[in-house]
Amino acid sequence: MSETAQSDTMLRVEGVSKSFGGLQASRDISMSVPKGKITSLIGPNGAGKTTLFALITGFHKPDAGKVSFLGEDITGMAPQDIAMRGMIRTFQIVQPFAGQSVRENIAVGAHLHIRSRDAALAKAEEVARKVGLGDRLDMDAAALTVAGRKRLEVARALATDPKLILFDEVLAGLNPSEIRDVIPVIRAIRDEGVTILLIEHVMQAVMSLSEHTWVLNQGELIAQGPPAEVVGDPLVIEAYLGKGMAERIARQRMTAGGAHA
Ligand SMILES: Nc1ncnc2c1ncn2[C@@H]1O[C@H](COP(=O)(O)OP(=O)(O)OP(=O)(O)O)[C@@H](O)[C@H]1O
Repeated sequence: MSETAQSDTMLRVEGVSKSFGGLQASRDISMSVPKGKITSLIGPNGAGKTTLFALITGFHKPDAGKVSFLGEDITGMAPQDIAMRGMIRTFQIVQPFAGQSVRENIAVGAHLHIRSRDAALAKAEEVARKVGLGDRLDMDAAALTVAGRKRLEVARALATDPKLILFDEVLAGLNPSEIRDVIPVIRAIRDEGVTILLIEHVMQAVMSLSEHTWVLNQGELIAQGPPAEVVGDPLVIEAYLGKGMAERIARQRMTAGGAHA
């Protein structure tokens, strides 16, 4: 690997495996995330996406393999230590601290680096504006809608001043117009220089946001490449729709093409 290629890589996963009892949730996974880009991780339910996030961010310890962040081996480090280095993840289920305002909830993230309460609250306000929560700062966070809670989760992560954010399904549970509103927020975070790795089931978002996608199925990486190419990969189609589907779809296309000829 050349030095340039090495320094363009923010995150590198090499041969990572993890089992829970008899179930192998991650099997010899190797992947990388380039600096300054949005990369996506897709795969059917139970493929092992969230487990991989947990292995990368220190919430699980790999049975084998190595995770490097900005060239440093972080395998087995605690989540807090990884967050201090600039890598933060979000969670699928957002649990705001009830009885606390949106501002105070976001300030929790800011406290990773900022000790002063006033400075952390000021940082929270700045971040809230970026994610579209600027008008809800004084609201009880527990009263936020699903879409508001998702923005809160993004804001809390952003308030830690990360270099890399791992978004775990930030668009899940949102309606199409809410999704359309959040996509530019994610893009703006990348434009400010934060690298992003996202798990997403909303393919419209995967296609429009990410340049490169990795596909997991049953704990294994089965494909990678530009999203538009990956969705046509027979292995990916079969992972989502079942065995034999790729061939059936191809046959239907040929028949439809023939009918139009
Ligand atoms: N702590 C755990 N203990 C036991 N099994 C687990 C644990 N965490 C995950 N698993 C199992 O590992 C497999 C992968 O789960 P994971 O949540 O990583 O998949 P996923 O791709 O994120 O799924 P989804 O898209 O539904 O969120 C599943 O079979 C799950 O039941």
